[in-house]
Amino acid sequence: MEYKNPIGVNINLETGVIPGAKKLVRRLSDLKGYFQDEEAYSELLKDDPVVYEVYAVEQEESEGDLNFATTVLYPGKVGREFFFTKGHFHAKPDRAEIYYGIKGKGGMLLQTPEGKAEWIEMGPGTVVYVPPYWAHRTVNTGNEPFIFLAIYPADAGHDYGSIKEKGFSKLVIEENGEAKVVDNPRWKE
Ligand SMILES: O=P(O)(O)OC[C@H]1O[C@](O)(CO)[C@@H](O)[C@@H]1O
Ligand SMILES: [Fe+2]
Repeated sequence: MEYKNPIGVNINLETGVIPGAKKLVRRLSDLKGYFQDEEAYSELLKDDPVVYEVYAVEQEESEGDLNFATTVLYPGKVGREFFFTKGHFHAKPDRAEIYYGIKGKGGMLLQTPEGKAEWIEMGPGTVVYVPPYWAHRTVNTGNEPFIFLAIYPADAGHDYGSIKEKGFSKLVIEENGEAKVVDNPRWKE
């Protein structure tokens, strides 16, 4: 039997960087069609800001193994909608996931395949359990980077399709300086 080597790394709790991890950058242009306000999107696209960065330590796809990744989700808005991650179901939809809040302020939108949504506020120290079958998207509702760790099965995979097409049934917007979760007017089951 060949055994894999254990890994121990220190996450930089200020920057979210995991030394030696694979870095992925998602700019606003990677999120075309995701935000409601298309005019505000086009305007902001001139600068094409980085919306989030992921530092991932991933294994080859195999049952029983685990991946982990930090995400640095920058503060910002497109119109009234706060910056968010794309959001996804798992390609193996019954795979669960754990998130842990490190820095900043935000939350997670979760949604069943039928469109039932839940919002969970997150800050440093918050643990979120994402049950099997729930899509998940994180949102930065603060003024500084929102940094968190995700731990997920190595064979979970990402299914971006239906979220990209239909979005979530709820939106997280700013209203009078506060984050508010409202119905998505464009949502259709
Ligand atoms: O994959 P998305 O929806 O862009 O969100 C990024 C974050 O979610 C994960 O895919 C884990 O669910 C990580 O790679 C990363 O932490
Ligand atoms: Fe996930």
